[in-house]
Amino acid sequence: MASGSGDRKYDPNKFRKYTFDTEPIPRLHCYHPDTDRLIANERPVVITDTHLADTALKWDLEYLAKHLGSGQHTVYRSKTHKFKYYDEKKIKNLPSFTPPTQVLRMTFAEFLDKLRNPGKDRYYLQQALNDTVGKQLVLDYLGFNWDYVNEQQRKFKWGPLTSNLLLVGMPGNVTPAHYDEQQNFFAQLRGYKRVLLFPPEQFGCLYSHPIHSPHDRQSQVDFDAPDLARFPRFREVRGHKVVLGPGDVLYIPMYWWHHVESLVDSEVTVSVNFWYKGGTVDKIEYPLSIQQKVAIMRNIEKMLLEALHDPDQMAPLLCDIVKGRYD
Ligand SMILES: CC[C@@H](CC(=O)C(=O)O)C(=O)O
Ligand SMILES: [Zn+2]
Repeated sequence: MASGSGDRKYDPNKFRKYTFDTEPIPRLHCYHPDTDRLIANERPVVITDTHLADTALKWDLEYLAKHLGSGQHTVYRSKTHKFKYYDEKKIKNLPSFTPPTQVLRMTFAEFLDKLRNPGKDRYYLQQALNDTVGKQLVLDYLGFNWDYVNEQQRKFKWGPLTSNLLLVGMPGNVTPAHYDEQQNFFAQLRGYKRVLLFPPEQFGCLYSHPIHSPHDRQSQVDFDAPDLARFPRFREVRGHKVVLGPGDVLYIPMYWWHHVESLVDSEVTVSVNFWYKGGTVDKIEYPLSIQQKVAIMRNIEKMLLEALHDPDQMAPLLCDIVKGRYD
């Protein structure tokens, strides 16, 4: 199955326009020598002809309704096109927090009803594949190209596969910019998604929420209406862009920011990702990588917060450390 190249059917004008420039992400055959080089250097690449999830290319709504099983699935409901992730366990840290979406649990049949009659709301099924799925789906899952992806995991010394998230989204749904602390092979199965990526070096331009926030790892910047007074360095972002079609696999490196959008006025999109724990380094080498620096920044923020027990004391203390001494 040609991976998302030949018969690509989408109107590029149907993706939302943003204020920053973007450059394309390389699209390379899985056996191209540069593919491994890019992954080894933790740079995004669309990998073609992996056949990674070819057995799932038939996962349209009818098939999923038949074989996803009668289990309950996590479905987010939003009043807007945005589905900004939040960690429910951290809501207690921020009493003023207002969840931007509702987390619902429903069967796939109920989800289909919502898709047919969404009213003013939008819905996004985001469910880790688990043992509640039907037998046929298990067979499809076992039919993934595990030789390929296990070889990648070994070659790049990644940690264990933690989950495969099944994503079934309405046209126009957006997952706003965030980074994950896992390596990710993102397989597009049905419909088209545009992914905008920003390297971890742009951490200072994307203003992630404080670490105690339920929106930890998510950008505070609303890409539809960026507040440049609050987030002036957002002017400096330079994105990488790719439109994924059925059969495409995008490597989203750990700590790379990504904003994911299902093509508007089009079909429901279906994707499945492969999240892997990052690998461990045998020996620390200097200068440290940007990924190591982001991990250190997160640890410093966590430690300081635990010591101070008060988020309001963070800024004055950090400013006293930096201002006039390191800047
Ligand atoms: C989790 C939702 C998102 C994908 C993503 O952020 C990831 O796989 O890390 C998307 O496809 O809307
Ligand atoms: Zn993500």
